[in-house]
Amino acid sequence: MRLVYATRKSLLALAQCRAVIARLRAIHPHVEWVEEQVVTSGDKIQDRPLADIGGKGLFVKEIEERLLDGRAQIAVHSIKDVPGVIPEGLAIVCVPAREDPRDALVAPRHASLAALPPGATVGTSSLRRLVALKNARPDLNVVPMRGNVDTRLRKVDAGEVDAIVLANAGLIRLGLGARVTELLAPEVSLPAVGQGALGIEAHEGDEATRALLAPLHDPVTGICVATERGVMIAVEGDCRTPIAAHAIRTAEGALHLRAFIANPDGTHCRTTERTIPWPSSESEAAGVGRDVGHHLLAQIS
Ligand SMILES: NCc1[nH]cc(CCC(=O)O)c1CC(=O)O
Repeated sequence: MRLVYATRKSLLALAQCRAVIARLRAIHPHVEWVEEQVVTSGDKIQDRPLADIGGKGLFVKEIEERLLDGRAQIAVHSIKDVPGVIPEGLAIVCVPAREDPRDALVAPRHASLAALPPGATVGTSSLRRLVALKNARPDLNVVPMRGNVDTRLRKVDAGEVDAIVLANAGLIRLGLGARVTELLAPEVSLPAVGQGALGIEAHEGDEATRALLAPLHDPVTGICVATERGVMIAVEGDCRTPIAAHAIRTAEGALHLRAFIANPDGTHCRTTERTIPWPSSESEAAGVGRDVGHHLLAQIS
């Protein structure tokens, strides 16, 4: 059996999909795993904010085309980059155990967020991170910065900005965990929907592929990610609306969800928390998330 996996070419995309494929290869040594690298429009257009060019879906569009026309059978995504609505016929069929979901401050010449000098510049194009930074430190000068993780690290090292904020999960997967200056608590910067988790996309009805992937699925992460994505779907996943959601399974076995939205310029924001019995399915979890998302939307508009 031959199975083609489509991936973006960024260092992070390659590192994370190859780590997944290495696990699959160990479980299924008889399968021939073939890598197909794809340049997405999100990768091609680097000079404009994502919200202006069509949103994060641009990182998955060309990959999904390969799944749909059969040139590839699976794709490993950062679930954070996958829009709420997935093309007809495709599905996220496997969600492996989550890496640390927190945001990380990388400030090579400073000790912490609190220790940045007044008016320090922080590079991020994420509205969610901008609102979190401004809440913690209204004096900071937040400047737009896109680009892959490695590009952004080069810019902060070169002194273009004093600090950047990245997902800790991406740094860990790149072997760059030592670059973190400070991990930001969810109370300071609530993680993006799905941050730190991967999602493997395939044809919904491709039972053979689903069976191959099943050993990697982590049901707890699956429920948490479904809940968070429910919040995003309720808020329409408009990338001009800063949104964050983070779900965990508590020590008592309950689902705890914290969610946040702001208006597009970040001047009004709302956070809410809910603890409920552990959902019995991902669709039930998604319903909980949508409910919280609608509730937040009603408060902000
Ligand atoms: N938007 C790009 C992106 N998509 C996923 C990750 C990190 C890995 C993850 O969240 O799983 C990143 C980089 C970042 O936010 O620093």
